[in-house]
Amino acid sequence: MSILIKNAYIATMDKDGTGEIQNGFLLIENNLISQIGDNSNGTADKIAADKGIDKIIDAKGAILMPGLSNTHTHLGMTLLRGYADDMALKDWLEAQIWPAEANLTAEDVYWGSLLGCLEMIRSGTTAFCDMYFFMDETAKAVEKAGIRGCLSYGMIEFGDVEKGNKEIAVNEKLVSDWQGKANGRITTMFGPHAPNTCSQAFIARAKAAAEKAGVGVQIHVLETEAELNYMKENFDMCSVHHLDAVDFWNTSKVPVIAAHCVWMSDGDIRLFAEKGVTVSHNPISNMKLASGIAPIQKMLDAGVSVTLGTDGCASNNTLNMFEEMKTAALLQKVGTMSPTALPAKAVVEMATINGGRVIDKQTGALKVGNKADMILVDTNKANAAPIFDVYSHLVYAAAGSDVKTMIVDGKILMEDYKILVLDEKEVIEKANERAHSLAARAQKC
Ligand SMILES: CSC[C@H]1O[C@@H](n2cnc3c(O)ncnc32)[C@H](O)[C@@H]1O
Ligand SMILES: [Zn+2]
Repeated sequence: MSILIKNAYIATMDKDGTGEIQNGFLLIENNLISQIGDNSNGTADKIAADKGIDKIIDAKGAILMPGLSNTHTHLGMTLLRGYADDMALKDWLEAQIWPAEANLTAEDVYWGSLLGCLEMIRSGTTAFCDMYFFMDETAKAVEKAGIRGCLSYGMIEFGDVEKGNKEIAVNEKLVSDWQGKANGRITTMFGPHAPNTCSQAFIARAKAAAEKAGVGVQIHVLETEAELNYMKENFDMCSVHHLDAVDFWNTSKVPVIAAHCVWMSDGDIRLFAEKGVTVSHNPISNMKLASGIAPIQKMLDAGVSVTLGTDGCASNNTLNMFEEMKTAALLQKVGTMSPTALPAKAVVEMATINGGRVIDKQTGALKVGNKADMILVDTNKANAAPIFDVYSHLVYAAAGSDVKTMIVDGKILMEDYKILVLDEKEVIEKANERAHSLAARAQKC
């Protein structure tokens, strides 16, 4: 299958190569980008005349860019959108979310995950990194929806060795069943939940299991001041140093993603930069749960690779990365009281190249040899006139609903706003049904 996109304004996000192309073309052959360049001399039409192209997309009036990568989600939790709002993390988890999750079934997670995939396709996210329960169901949803997912089983052991053994076995099975499936769109990681819900020994075991399997690991870390205080009281050090003592942050063998990182000290930031840890910044969830403001500009200045995530739908309450980009930029400015903090282009890099490469090294930028994961953002819209700077537009003015076309792994998932891979009505109906049934089982209503 070959797809030729022509007449697009291309934001390649390729840090080492081409930046933006005013009137560009891009050729996809099978699942890879095979050519990209300037189209002002009609190169695209010459290619079309020379080669038998299966599909030509005229992208006049649209921005062609890499798909967005959401590096921290709990996709099955999409069913719990709006289930419990306006609470602090500990109370929210213990009084509302965990009791509801105790009633989750595989079918709930399947439809919740499909709903999440649908929302991500509609708002420009081509890849995500997940941690949750019943992950076979999320994998099936990803397989069906056509997007890219890096899946981990969320493990909580609270120091119980027996429970820990079972948790590791479940995550190992996920890795052996799904790693590389769906033509490599599905990859896996290990997901120890957090330093205050898992023992140091268990987290070290999870890391060793990840290294043995050759897959990455992701964890929540320093999300709240309560976590920082708990770690100091119990271990006399913060979560970052507590895990450094077992070499958890060593990324020489596999990638490590740390979600949230709100309460990081300057020393923690230096350590993450030295070790090559990838941070997933979740500004909306951090604001909604009043967890705090992560020192993102400091992390970038120190050379940390920072990416963007939404967190689950119960603490956001969407999976919309355009909202996340705008919030990230605004929050850093108000947090540092500096309007130059986190400029627009840096935010788009976080959501594309930085996030993409931790999920799959061949994604995140539009360049020859990379996998064909990309979106077209419609600029024939009132909120898109005028555009002086493409990154300013994408971060401050564009909306998720401006995404008109999505291609993942060389396959068109949405074209001109029409979803081609899922029955949208069915997914919404089933997810609503499962959500209300779950709430009834959890005696919410
Ligand atoms: C063990 S699977 C994931 C687990 O994490 C819970 N969760 C959702 N959002 C957050 C968050 O912001 N911080 C910590 N834990 C979170 C989710 O409900 C699952 O129980
Ligand atoms: Zn989370």
